[in-house]
Amino acid sequence: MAADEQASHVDTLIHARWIIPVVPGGKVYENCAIAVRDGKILAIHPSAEAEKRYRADQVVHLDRHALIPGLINTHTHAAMTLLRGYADDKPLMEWLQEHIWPAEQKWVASGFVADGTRLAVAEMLRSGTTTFSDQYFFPEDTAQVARETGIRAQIAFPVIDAPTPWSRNGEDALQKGLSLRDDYRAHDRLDVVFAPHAPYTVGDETLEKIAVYAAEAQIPVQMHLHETATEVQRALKEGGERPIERLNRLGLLSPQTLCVHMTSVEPSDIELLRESGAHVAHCPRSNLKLASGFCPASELLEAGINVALGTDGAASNNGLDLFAEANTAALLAKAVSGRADALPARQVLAMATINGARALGLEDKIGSLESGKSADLTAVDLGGLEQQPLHDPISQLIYTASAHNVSDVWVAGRQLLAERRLTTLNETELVQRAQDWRARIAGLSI
Ligand SMILES: CSC[C@H]1O[C@@H](n2cnc3c(O)ncnc32)[C@H](O)[C@@H]1O
Ligand SMILES: [Zn+2]
Repeated sequence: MAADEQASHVDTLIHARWIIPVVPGGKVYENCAIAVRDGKILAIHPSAEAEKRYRADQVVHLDRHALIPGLINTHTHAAMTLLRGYADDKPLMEWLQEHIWPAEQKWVASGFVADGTRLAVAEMLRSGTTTFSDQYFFPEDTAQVARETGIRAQIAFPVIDAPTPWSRNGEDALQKGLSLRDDYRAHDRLDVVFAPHAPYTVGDETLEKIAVYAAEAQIPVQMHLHETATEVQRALKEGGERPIERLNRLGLLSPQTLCVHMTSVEPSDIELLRESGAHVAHCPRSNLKLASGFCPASELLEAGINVALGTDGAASNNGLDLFAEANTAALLAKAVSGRADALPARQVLAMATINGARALGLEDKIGSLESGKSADLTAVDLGGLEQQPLHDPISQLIYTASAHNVSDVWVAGRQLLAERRLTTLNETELVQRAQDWRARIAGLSI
């Protein structure tokens, strides 16, 4: 830039040792800066040049950090943080039917969801997650917490053809959910989508209705699908078709559909996913803990299917840390396929970022560091002893880093984590509330 040219104004200029934009070609910028204006990414330039080009209200120096797109958790039940460790070491159906559903029947109400979601948002921000897609009762409370705290959220309202703590039946859930969708129609950080819970809790009529709404208004749909071999076998025995075949027959498999879990996958299932353009949320830690099975993530990606990452709820994980999820996904793929090159680090980083954005229908807005996209950013400190020596920052992010290395987080240009301190949440209060809930649930007086 010539000396007489005027520097232009930006809100924030962030200098980082590495900037990893997660774009095709896999470029990594070294000693560059990212300029943020009006919540959006303006440009990335070498640091020295950026200093001349921009006059910034705030300048941040991340000398030993990697700056990456904010991580995207494509499937969780945020409020279930309050049931973390409540029922461990059980298989899915025993865990749900004998422990989780009775506890939800007793405790889940508006206050539980607001408190549990606040705790979850704090944990997600402190582990570098800037967007989560949430499926839980009282989604209006989840939305309110996301509004207050500044995180980005996709609120996937739950539809079950039975009474739940939030809805009388499937139709009631649909009406409440659609009305919530209207409330957030113009919101920049929130969108409201369908979450029929699972093939074994939602009937054909309701699924067909959702398929029609979703197709008409291009609304994303997410659903637990093929979570266990038992689910698939039971569906075959009772209805003569695999759950994914049923979704296809009902018109529910499309590029707006996110199939959560997808263990017990056969070649015909892969063909249906590929043909329909549906996405998969891989939740390896929950699948491992509940002994649910393995999603063949590497095989699906090779077939051209978009696979993203989800933690599932903290009651089956038992955390919401996408760095742990990414590490587990990489290692599990190698173990299951017998191939050390299955899910290399770069591919897993894409699963946690751009693939997640694609799976949620938000690729135009988030998932990579490109001009015009929202400034949803995560800074990871790679300067510590456990990270040395550093040959490759992406290898370090997937195989060595953990939530504790996340230092700073921005969503839409607003800093929500600064040097590991939450800017919109009070940690002491969150811990106290969580302890109060544990006492209440354990039957102790508080
Ligand atoms: C309809 S709100 C969400 C509903 O789903 C339950 N849930 C949590 N984890 C899982 C899972 O892995 N598979 C199926 N259902 C799950 C949660 O407890 C709520 O009841
Ligand atoms: Zn789930």
